Amino acid sequence: MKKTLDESGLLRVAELVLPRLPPSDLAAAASSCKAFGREVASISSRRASDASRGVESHPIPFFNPTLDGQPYSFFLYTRLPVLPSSSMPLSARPWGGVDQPDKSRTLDDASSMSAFASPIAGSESGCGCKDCSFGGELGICPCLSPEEGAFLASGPGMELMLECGANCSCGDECLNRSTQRGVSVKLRIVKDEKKGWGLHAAQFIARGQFVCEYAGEFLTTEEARRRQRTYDELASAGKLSPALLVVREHLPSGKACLRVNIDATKVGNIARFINHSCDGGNLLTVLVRSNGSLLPRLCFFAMKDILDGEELAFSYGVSDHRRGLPCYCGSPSCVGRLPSEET
Ligand SMILES: C[S@@+](CC[C@H](N)C(=O)[O-])C[C@H]1O[C@@H](n2cnc3c(N)ncnc32)[C@H](O)[C@@H]1O
Repeated sequence: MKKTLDESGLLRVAELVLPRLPPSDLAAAASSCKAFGREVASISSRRASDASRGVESHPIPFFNPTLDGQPYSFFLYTRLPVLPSSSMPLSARPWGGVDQPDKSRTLDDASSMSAFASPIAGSESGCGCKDCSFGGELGICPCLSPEEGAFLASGPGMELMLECGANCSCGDECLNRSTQRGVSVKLRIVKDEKKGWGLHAAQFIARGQFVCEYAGEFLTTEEARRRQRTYDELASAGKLSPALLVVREHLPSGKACLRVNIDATKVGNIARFINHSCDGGNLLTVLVRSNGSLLPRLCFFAMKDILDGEELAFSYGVSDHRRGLPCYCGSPSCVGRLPSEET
């Protein structure tokens, strides 16, 4: 017997399917019937209200959508770095549906972080603290270095910090895990006519405070070079805002020893919206190593006091005034071009 869907059945199917669609497919669905149009409008408004899909401690909304009619930017959210093999197709993750936010809209942190969080076999380092919440015998967490908050210099433009990790017996509340609890400051994503989306403070952020991690796909250099070539072509045609970041951890001698490639273009967190400033901006980039994990993570700390409403920025690298896309950072030291990564 042939069955047909009544309107409520059709809407139920739409509620399940539409949150999985990218903006272009949503727009097509919206124009097909009025009921879908209303559902698509609700999904868009929920997506615009929180880029983090409810997984960070505060919602991180998009502002100024009227500039080009796009109320939000579409990407897959991950709180932590992931390996490319664990990235699911964007369409497989619902975003903006009616149900309560949950982690099914993001990558599974636990499985995606194995290379970053697993104890290294045979390594004996790691603290033996059982409870850091009361701050050890002297009232100071024994895991923190005597120069609390000080970063260990690691070469030009890059700082290094050591945190407790998988080899330690302390828990999430440990004071020496400040970058491992996600974004704790209030932020918003604001559209600029020339630079596109940018990340702004939505509260005062004190100098030295942890702001966010740069989460995305952790790539081999070969894969990073392959993607960079494609991104460069799309970016120069104005079709993409790439967010592939390359950082180098230096030996004290100044020679590069480790190249870290993090691509937040399709899978990332809100750090993918941080724009470049030729004067270095207001964020300090720090490579954080957790005790017992193989790979470092890239984290941002406030380089100075940051006021509510101020745009967050850092230097993507060294600019060359002869190449790269136009830079609109507006700083007095602006070179006029964005740094372009030499692959
Ligand atoms: C990591 S993304 C930053 C977020 C991006 N604005 C967006 O809309 O998604 C890097 C891209 O942002 C743009 N961008 C960043 N800083 C800029 C600047 N100072 N001037 C012009 N464009 C900038 C460039 O398109 C660059 O490739």
